[in-house]
Amino acid sequence: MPTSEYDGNGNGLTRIEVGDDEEGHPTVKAQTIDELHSLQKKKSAPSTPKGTFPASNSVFTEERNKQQLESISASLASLTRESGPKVVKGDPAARKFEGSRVEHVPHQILTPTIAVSDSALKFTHVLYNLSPAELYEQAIKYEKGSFITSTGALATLSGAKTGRCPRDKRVVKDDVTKNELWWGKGSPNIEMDEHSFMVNRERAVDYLNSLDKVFVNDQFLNWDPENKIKVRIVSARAYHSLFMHNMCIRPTPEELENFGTPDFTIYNAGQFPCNRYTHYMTSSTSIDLSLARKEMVILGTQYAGEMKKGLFSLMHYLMPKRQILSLHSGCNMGKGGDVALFFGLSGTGKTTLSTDHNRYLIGDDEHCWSESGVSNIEGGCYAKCIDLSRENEPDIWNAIKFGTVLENVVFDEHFREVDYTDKSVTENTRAAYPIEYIPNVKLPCVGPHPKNVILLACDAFGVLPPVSRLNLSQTMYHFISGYTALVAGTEEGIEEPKATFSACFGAAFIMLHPTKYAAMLAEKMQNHGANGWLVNTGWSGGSYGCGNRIKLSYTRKIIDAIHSGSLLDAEYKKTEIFGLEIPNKVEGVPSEILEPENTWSDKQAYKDTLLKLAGLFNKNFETFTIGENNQVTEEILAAGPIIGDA
Ligand SMILES: Nc1ncnc2c1ncn2[C@@H]1O[C@H](COP(=O)(O)OP(=O)(O)OP(=O)(O)O)[C@@H](O)[C@H]1O
Ligand SMILES: O=C([O-])CC(=O)C(=O)O
Ligand SMILES: [Ca+2]
Ligand SMILES: [Mn+2]
Repeated sequence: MPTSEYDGNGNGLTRIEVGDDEEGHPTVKAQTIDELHSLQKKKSAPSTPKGTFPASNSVFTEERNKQQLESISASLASLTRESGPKVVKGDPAARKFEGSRVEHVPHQILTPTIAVSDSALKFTHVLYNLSPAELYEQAIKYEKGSFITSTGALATLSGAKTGRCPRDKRVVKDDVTKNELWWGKGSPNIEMDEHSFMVNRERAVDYLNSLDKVFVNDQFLNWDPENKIKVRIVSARAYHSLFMHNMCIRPTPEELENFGTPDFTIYNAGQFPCNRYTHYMTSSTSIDLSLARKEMVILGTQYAGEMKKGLFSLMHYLMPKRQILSLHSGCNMGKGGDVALFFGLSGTGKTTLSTDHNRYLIGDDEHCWSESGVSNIEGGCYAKCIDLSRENEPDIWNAIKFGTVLENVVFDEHFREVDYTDKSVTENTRAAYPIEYIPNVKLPCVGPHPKNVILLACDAFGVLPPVSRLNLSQTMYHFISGYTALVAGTEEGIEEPKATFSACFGAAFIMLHPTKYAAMLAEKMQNHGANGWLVNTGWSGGSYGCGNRIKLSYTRKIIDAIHSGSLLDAEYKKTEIFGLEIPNKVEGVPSEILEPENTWSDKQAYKDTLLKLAGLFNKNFETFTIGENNQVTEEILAAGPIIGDA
């Protein structure tokens, strides 16, 4: 092609030719813009996993695709109308490339019945296991409040709800579950009947089918290959799909091809409320679990944590049936193979302390302990972001990059730099990232039997020691109690700390009576010689308002001493009332803070606060010792605080 702008005749512009130019510079091989765009994308597997896609026989692929669509159609079927919706794979917006190489409406399922309702005339477009990049585009194009932050994370808003709604979590009570599950006082399982579940299910399915498109994720739970659970998540938002992509275990292309029928399905219609006229409904939110149908329905909340913790509830039912203990705990492993579990309620430090640069991360929140050791249930982590700093939590800081979902954070509108101190949307800001984003992850996320069981409590009363050694009965007592005390509201002046007791450090997720899990934990700890510890990650030097939260660097030193075994060599002294054994020294921690009384200037206030907390512990424990729920041994009872007559 001539270098001159003009053609050989000296007038007019040269025409762009297709193919190589005369100097061998390649030019575009397209006749139209659409065609050009169609060249941009190479064909790939309709899934996200890493690794190479096996060359498969196209007839088989066609057949598998058909089966996959039939399965999705069955998932989305109304149970009262025609057999299932017409589903097609792919973004409806991609239709505009008609005639080009871009695949549009590649496969579809047509319901064979005669359409008797308008909903049967419509296609449901399914965006199946999209990649993070595709989900980013969907979120940014279609979901208000979705932005790319300066480090590449996807900032999203979860809507009106920025935390879970435990009072709206219902479980179908039927002939089986009425005997199997924990019901009544203290139980998280609020009952509903099967019919009401079906009403909500139909509402969710109709809502989802009324949309232009839905997202479907097929993924796994549990890294233990023998106890892997296949889950399908049907949702309306790219935010939800990317969140679950990060949080559940991502299938390989081969695993996805052979996925088959899921063991459990979530219908997340969170933008749509439940119907207040439906029996049992007490608000416009309902998160409903049917163990018989192996389904969960979400109406009236877009907070993605409901899906994560809904599946965790399911595991708290399924695993104990197989003699496997499910745990609300973080888990990591030292270079020498020593495993530690970190139990604790929300905000006590499971994610922060299990993410330890000197140890391998197995998981930050949900685990199983079976005969063969521990396994993570999830494929990702869910970290609190409030006041996050690079200095204190470098590995979590660095994990907030492309692919990570950042919920409800505030950022600079131009540079998109996140201000982690900003609580304008909520204090519960969160980052959800795939576990491989932590550099020293243990893959696969399994490990041997734990050596240390660390119970975390954020004691805003400031009376529990920063660390104490527990015997087995004390470990059980504190496990069943599940204590923490966070500060209720941090904005308006100083507020009283509020004690929270949540059995097994996760009453919101357990399905059976707490003593069932406690008995399993005791047996496992005894069989494998695990040591119990209570670590206060909360206040020191006074209650909230007076004292300060224990420095994270001190807590890390305490945890280091537990891991290394050096803390076992310290001298111990028993405290009054709680009878906790506290060490005289921990390397790197000022010895005077190890005994809380030392750090309080007002000794009487310390004593009063200690007695007050002991009273709250005792009162809470009555739930487990009185009436038909009395399944606690004398030994465990005696391991609680003893308030003398003085
Ligand atoms: N001494 C301390 N030990 C642990 N965490 C601390 C300490 N001081 C402050 N923190 C902060 O407390 C928070 C602990 O939150 P983390 O995400 O670890 O909670 P979690 O137990 O994983 O809860 P959830 O189950 O809700 O995810 C973090 O924001 C951390 O920075
Ligand atoms: O579920 C959530 O929203 C966060 C979490 O991990 C918990 O509360 O334990
Ligand atoms: Ca966490
Ligand atoms: Mn949690």
